[in-house]
Amino acid sequence: MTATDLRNPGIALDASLFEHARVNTPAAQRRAESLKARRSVKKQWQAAWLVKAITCIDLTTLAGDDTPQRVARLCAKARSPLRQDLVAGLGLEAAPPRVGAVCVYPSMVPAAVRALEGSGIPVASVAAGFPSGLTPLRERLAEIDYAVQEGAGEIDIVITRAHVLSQNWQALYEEIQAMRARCGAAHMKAILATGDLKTLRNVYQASMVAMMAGADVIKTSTGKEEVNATLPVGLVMCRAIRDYRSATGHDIGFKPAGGIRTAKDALNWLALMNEELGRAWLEPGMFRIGASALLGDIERQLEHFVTGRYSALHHHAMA
Ligand SMILES: O=C[C@H](O)COP(=O)(O)O
Repeated sequence: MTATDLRNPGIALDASLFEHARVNTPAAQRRAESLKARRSVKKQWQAAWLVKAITCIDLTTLAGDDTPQRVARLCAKARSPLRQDLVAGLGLEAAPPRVGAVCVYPSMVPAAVRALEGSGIPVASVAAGFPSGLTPLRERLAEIDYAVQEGAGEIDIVITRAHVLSQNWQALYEEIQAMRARCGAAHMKAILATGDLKTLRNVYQASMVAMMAGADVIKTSTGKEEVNATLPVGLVMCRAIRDYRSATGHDIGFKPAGGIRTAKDALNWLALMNEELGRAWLEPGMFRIGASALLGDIERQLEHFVTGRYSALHHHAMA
């Protein structure tokens, strides 16, 4: 996201906008399957879509053994996500692609800010008790303060899943609103951890509450749940974004994350965005893919497009 992007001011909690919502789960699954079954774009069109996908990646490292050195290497990759020969082969020297953001744990924000200085690439920090959200609210808010003070331009918060499972929308709304206030000028992405929410109806309702509370982006998963980003969940969240837009006039971003590893996955997500929300959601201001390993496969496919040869994945190391 850039400083010029519109922010979501949120609205008062209005349960009438979501409490009667029904989700037809088999229909959502069929729609998601139809995206996967479709013949994907080929040749130069596929290469163009994959370059677009690169610009929407939140290049992520969220591992227990992260170090400032690993984060610095990842940031170098974020600045130059494609090898120079591939950039030249694709004719992109005038405007080489860069990723949407680098996403790290709060204690890695200073290293990422240093490594990305002058690049214009924002640092995104997970916060608020990532991944479970089960530390006391005071500590979760303090974590947001820390990440913002250290220079994170985007904050990926996690919600209390129990508020959704007990349908306590007031508590969920107040928690997210408090987090949004602590983000200040930083964009806030609300991670719903959809794999923990049991039903697509819960996913829809939690999406609506998060947007009402001021989330600039709704995000599927932490990458640590048993089930992470799936297309049926993405479809339901896109429909919620559409409904919120028609109720309020505000456009909210979307970020699938967790388990997105192949170029084909990225193409499916881009197709979903294009068909459900339109061209504006094919830009990094409105759409991100949270992924630690996706870029390697995209680079490999683009290498095949440029040279006619596939290389092993380990030739495209991330950090
Ligand atoms: O927010 C991003 C996710 O944690 C990345 O998950 P991944 O490692 O499965 O790509």
